Amino acid sequence: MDNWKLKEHPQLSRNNIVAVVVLDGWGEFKPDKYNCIHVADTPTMDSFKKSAPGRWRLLRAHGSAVGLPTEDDMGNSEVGHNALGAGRIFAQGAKLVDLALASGKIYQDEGFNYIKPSFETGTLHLIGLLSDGGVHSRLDQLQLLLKGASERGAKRIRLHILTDGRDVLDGSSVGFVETIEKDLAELRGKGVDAQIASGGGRMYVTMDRYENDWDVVKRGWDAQVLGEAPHKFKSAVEAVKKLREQPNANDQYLPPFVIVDENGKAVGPIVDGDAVVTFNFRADRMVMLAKALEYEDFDKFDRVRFPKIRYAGMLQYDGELKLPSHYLVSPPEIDRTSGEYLVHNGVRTFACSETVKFGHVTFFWNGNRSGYFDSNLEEYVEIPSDSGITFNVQPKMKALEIAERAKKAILSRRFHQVRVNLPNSDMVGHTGDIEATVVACKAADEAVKIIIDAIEKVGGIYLVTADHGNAEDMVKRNKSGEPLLKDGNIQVLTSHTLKPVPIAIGGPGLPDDVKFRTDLPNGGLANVAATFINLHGYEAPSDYEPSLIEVTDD
Ligand SMILES: O=C(O)[C@H](O)COP(=O)(O)O
Ligand SMILES: [Mn+2]
Ligand SMILES: [Mn+2]
Repeated sequence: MDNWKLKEHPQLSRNNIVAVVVLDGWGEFKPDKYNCIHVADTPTMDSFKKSAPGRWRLLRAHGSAVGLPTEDDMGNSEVGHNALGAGRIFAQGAKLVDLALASGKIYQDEGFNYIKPSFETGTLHLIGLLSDGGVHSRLDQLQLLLKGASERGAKRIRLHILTDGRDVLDGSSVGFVETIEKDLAELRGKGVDAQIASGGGRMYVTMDRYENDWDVVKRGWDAQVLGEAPHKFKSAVEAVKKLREQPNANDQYLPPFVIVDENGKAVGPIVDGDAVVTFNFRADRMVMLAKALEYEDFDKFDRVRFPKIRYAGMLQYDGELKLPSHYLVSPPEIDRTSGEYLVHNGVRTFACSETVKFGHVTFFWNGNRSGYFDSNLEEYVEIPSDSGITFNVQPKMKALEIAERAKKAILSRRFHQVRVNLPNSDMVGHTGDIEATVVACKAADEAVKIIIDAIEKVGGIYLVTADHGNAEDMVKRNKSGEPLLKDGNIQVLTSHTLKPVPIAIGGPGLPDDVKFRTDLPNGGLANVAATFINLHGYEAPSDYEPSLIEVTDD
């Protein structure tokens, strides 16, 4: 690819300072007591809405608009930020795995053939998130993989489960374990020695991200590889039921456990000669474990034992690090992202968030690629997140710090694009703590205000949007939209939603005649990149989804 030069925009000038703000998990929904954004005091975001339709509108952020298999798939950070940064819609991991399983190609490709020799004398271990959330993994894909691997010679299979409660309702873990236990029993009926070997809640065991807390991965390692955990059970159904009885227990944070035989011996530690597959398709929360499983040199925690295994990811999780080196399904090839175009055209970028969302505005934004395109033109700043807490106890998180850092970058006039992710509405929304989520939304709104005020000072432009819904609806509803009661109680929705997200543009640098076009009613997140490329004074590449704005002459 040698033609990186973007055409100058015929009407919009270059060298503007443009703030691109992503509120994580901030959707649009009717006023309701479970709409935390509505309940919260959010004067800045409310003020944008008054400029509708010309400078405020809604965008699609779920299903096919972000490359997911169906319109029932809620949006998420990976696909949302991929679309925002890449300006096009790519078939995403969930869909690519579906296709590879349906056609059987998954069993013909390099990854599966790499692990297969271990089936002869070793065990096949499958590690991943056990739910039908469709954000990091999917139960039906795991079921197909179990069947397919056993039909192709896996004679001893051990499953290391991570319970969800974050992309699905809390408490649903029990049902998922029961379902998979049935499948394993069927396999045993066919002579395959298959069982669950270990488990734990995804947020406490294994699925940390962006190296926020390696202890999370270590707890998983101890259970999965070493066969050691503070809790030992004879069956996984019993494990999950019993551990959920502990005070304040929930699926996301279940402690690690191992399944033991009648002699108290762990049934499935990972040993030399085994095969391992991490069956999550989504990258961010599997990269750390992938490093521990693959890297000879590793100093993040004491692995005690580093078994010689054949390891494959469901996908390759990091295209720059080529990690893992073996994988069952090729990841989407998200190339020519906006960030890469911007550096080739001399546009200087600053990106910032706190640890738990840092990779969203860097790694995901750049098409699942770590590092800079051009370190002379880009600066990425990570504000350390609190670790070891659930964010409902600290709902303001680092929003203020992120905003202050963005303000400094804007006022320095050293950057053309200042890009941030404000995590609050999403991270606190996932805890299911409604009161804390209201506080979180207010904090995010205050952060937006700080950034907008800085833009005002430098005569710049702002573009404020979100990656998917979350905090705008915190209750499970029936088809007619009423809260769905269970045993007389509401069921708190910890997951994302299918709702659209707002986008607002403005600032003193935005000419009065720039408005949202009216001919893109189905516009989605993938239309945003062309929009900010215009705000930087360039035409977007011709194959990008069209820009949302036009320069009117009235
Ligand atoms: O990983 C998570 O925290 C959730 O599964 C999805 O949230 P995110 O897509 O906003 O990161
Ligand atoms: Mn998100
Ligand atoms: Mn989220």
